[in-house]
Amino acid sequence: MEKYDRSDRYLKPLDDGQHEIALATKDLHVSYGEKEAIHGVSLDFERFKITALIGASGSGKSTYLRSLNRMNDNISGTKVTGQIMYRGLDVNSNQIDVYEMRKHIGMVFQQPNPFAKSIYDNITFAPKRHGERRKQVLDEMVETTLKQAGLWEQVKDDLKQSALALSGGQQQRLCIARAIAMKPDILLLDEPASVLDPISTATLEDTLLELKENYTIIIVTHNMQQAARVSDYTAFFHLGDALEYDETRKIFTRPKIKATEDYVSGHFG
Ligand SMILES: Nc1ncnc2c1ncn2[C@@H]1O[C@H](COP(=O)(O)OP(=O)(O)OP(=O)(O)O)[C@@H](O)[C@H]1O
Repeated sequence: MEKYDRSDRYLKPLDDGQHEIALATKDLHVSYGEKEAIHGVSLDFERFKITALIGASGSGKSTYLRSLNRMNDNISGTKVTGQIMYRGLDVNSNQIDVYEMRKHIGMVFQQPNPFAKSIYDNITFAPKRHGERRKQVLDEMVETTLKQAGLWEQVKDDLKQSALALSGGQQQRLCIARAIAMKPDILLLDEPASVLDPISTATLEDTLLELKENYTIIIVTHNMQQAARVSDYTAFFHLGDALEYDETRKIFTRPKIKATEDYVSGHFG
């Protein structure tokens, strides 16, 4: 692998006079025990845009993404320092109610993980736990979220069937519907298409492009074509640093840093 210097970075700051910033990290460091995996990453995420996090395996994309809604709290020995600013609050502060925060910053994982319950119950589970009991509201929520996730037409006649009977692609769209049932502002997706076939992947990408009308989306992907197709901005991660961050078309056509160019043109990773 080529040598690189940590000073060799190009992180385009978003001017918050022109761009509404939904989420931002400032000097974010993440360590697992003694080992630091993220070395001070500062990025702004624009509202109602899709930002892709790309980079070779082990570069820290998932670690960074998981920090954004404190999923790393579940991994013992993990230490996160720096700020994660959301609506003037620091998500990383110990004053934050993590359970409440995750209603605003939702997550969809690499492996579809529906509950062993019906399609209907998967979507209504969290809203019911938060006190929503009105059948009409829950019914409407199921229909709206399944439509937004591009699954309604396929399942509307049998919402009581087990989610586990769905295909992998359908399960992943159900997980998106479940995540958006809580009406988050921000949706974090960790390689959501990695277990899907090309047709399911294309459908998922269409879904993401529709969802960005209402949601700010941050997606980790290994698939360069996918990043180029769906994202507005791209951050290139390398050995625990975000080395380059810019509009996606610039990252893919005129990257400023050689490591980015090598990665997006397939020279390594
Ligand atoms: N739970 C963990 N405990 C210890 N080290 C970890 C843990 N998770 C990740 N790491 C380490 O942190 C670094 C970054 O890993 P991470 O999974 O964030 O990278 P990534 O870019 O998402 O990789 P991939 O594309 O393979 O998922 C790696 O060196 C990895 O070994």
